Amino acid sequence: MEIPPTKLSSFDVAKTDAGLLQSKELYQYILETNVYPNEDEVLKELREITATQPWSLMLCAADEGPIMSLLIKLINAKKTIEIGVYTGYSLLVTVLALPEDGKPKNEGSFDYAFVDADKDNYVHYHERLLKLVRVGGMILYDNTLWSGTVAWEDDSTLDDMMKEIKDVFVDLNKKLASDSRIHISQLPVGDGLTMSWKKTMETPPTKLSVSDIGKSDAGLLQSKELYQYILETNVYPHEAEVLKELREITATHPRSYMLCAADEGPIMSLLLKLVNAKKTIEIGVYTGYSLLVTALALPGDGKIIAIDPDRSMFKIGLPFFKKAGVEHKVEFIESIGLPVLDKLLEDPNNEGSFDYAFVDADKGNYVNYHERLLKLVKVGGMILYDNTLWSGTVAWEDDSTLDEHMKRVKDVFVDLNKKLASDSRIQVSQLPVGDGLTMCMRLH
Ligand SMILES: C[S@@+](CC[C@H](N)C(=O)[O-])C[C@H]1O[C@@H](n2cnc3c(N)ncnc32)[C@H](O)[C@@H]1O
Repeated sequence: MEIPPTKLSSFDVAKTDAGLLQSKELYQYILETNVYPNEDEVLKELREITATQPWSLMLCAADEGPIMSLLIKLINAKKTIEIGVYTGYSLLVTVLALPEDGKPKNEGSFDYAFVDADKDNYVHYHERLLKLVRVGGMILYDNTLWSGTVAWEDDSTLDDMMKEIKDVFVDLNKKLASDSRIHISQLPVGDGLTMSWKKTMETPPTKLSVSDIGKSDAGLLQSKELYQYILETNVYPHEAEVLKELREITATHPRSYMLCAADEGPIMSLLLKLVNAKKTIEIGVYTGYSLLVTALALPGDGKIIAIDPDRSMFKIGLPFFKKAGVEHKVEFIESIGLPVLDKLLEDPNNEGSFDYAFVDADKGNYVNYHERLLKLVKVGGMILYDNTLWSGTVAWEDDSTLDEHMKRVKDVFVDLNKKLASDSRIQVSQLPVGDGLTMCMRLH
């Protein structure tokens, strides 16, 4: 008979069927809709062979593959480092994403590093990698949410090794969050993936205030404590003061559920900078939180065409754009989205001229926006769709508890997610941040 463990060890806690998410169905949905269909055959074979090994729990989670591959391509990485190879799944992801002439050289010139090794040395790797990686390069750390235990107050059920490593990550996450040499985005993919991007100049981080805490639920994650942990460690300390003010004012509005989730801000801002975006489109503005994230990330001569049929809501946000000195970057068009995109497409100069688009509007039209945006965005440019995991309901078999609207929109996203995953014109990475954010890079 199997004797249940008295203490939780890595074998018990790591790699649950649900990853860091609210249910194993949601995690499987992401894997089956987005990860496995686009996984290279050799990666699949390596994953399956590794799964038969006794230490297979060390295997990098498959849902980390698409975001790593996308990043490597976005920064045109050629020279990379990996610490912690095991059977080589993440290394093979990297090799497959690198161009033919990508190979290692010396200090200051690496584009990308991935660390998935001895956890207590991450902090030492960080110092050295910051020297080896170029400004604008990326350093990724794996397992940084340590099965979600980093957010546990009571860790008496963990064995000593789990506890020790939990403390290592709690400490590391704090250090990374307050390291002014990097921008970070902490993603709840796999066992927690922290992406840090080396900055040009040192800027002091803004202060964390406890009263900043907005959403009190768990987002798409396994617990509200884990979601709060990510917000408090990684999101709020770097949120610009004007964004914080706009978020707080919007939270008092009766329809504040429409506000873009704060944990989407860092990844959007990071992407905008990685693709050197200047010309962008946003569909669905509301009071302007995601628009302000974009305006702050763009250079001084950056432009955003912002479309929403309801200007009255944007009036709430406008003073914050003025305060931040970024109002000139926004061209607000009071309209529904499709006719504006069609009008833009009448001018051939607009084709392939946009670097980035964010869609957070009428869900039933995402599929129509997609066709138009694929013409407007350049090859290598990004299109982001919000709410694509629709509170996790996309993975529900039984949706009888949903009202008609929720059901209808769930079906819209189930359909859209399938279409995006099999669309050969884009490379997709679906992230369980906010209510689900799908990032698509135009390939040709
Ligand atoms: C979820 S909110 C956007 C939230 C916003 N991105 C933020 O950061 O808070 C959705 C917005 O889409 C707008 N909308 C609804 N139908 C639309 C359409 N057909 N075209 C463009 N915008 C639309 C609504 O007026 C609303 O302001």
